[in-house]
Amino acid sequence: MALKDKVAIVTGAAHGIGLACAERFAADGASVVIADVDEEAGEQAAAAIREAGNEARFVACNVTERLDVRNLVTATVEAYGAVDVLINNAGVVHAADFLDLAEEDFDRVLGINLKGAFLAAQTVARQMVRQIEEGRAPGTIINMSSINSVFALPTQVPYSISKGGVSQLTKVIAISLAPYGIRCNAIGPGSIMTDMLKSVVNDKNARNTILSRTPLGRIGEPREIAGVAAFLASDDASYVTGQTVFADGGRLPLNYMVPVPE
Ligand SMILES: NC(=O)C1=CN([C@@H]2O[C@H](COP(=O)(O)OP(=O)(O)OC[C@H]3O[C@@H](n4cnc5c(N)ncnc54)[C@H](O)[C@@H]3O)[C@@H](O)[C@H]2O)C=CC1
Ligand SMILES: C[C@H](O)[C@@H]1OC(=O)[C@H](O)[C@@H]1O
Repeated sequence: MALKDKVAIVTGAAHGIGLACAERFAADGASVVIADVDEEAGEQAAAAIREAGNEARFVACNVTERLDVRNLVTATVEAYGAVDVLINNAGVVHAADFLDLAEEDFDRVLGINLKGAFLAAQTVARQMVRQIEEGRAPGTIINMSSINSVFALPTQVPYSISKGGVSQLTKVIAISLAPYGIRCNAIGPGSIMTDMLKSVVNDKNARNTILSRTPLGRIGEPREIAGVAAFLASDDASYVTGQTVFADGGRLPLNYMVPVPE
């Protein structure tokens, strides 16, 4: 199996895209640590993966808390001996017009989506460097960006900013860690059917607006993002670093529209 003997941490993996990544990585042979603030769902997710005959465990972790992140890495190494892959997936969205946006909402979204990704990447990278010095192969970091890293949504101001930052964070990490052979890439999903999407796309008009800009004509599934993550974590991506790989159905800029059948 492609990820046999690998150890992967997936943040925000109690639900949605992160859960799909955890399930896929475990099915591909990795030992997976599910890190999330939702302890009940996280434990359930890890148990379900184990019941399917694969290896997973849950560690409670708020990615905005450096001590939580340090504990996450320590617990992973104690359980499985190393960290080979980090998927920085934890994230939240907030919808408000620019003029109405509250400072605390700006700070909360940037704290989770961008600073949380930084804290986890830095902590894991320090562990990866130690592992390389001990003779283990270099690991890889995968950040969850978004189409909103390039297509700014005026109703999702901190979200759009945070994802633009995640793509830039990916580039600076890739350059910084290239001397160690550690690769860092991002995935830029389009609209993917998860609780997050449902929280902001809650009527037919909103859904049709998305579909009008999506040539493939449908909203994506979490497993379709997990497949991109599996590629980026594999040796097939050995010469790929610093990239944001978009998986968005061919998403078009705001001023392009495709007909949506009634
Ligand atoms: N659903 C979509 O259409 C798209 C999602 N994304 C990104 O994919 C990632 C996952 O999104 P979804 O699965 O849709 O969301 P989701 O809301 O279904 O799952 C997000 C998970 O992150 C966890 N989480 C939230 N704050 C956390 C924190 N401080 N520390 C640790 N875990 C935390 C939540 O408990 C939840 O399990 C996010 O980074 C999101 O921005 C990107 C593009 C499209
Ligand atoms: C919640 C967002 O609107 C969702 O997440 C993204 O990054 C895409 O823009 C989706 O629409």
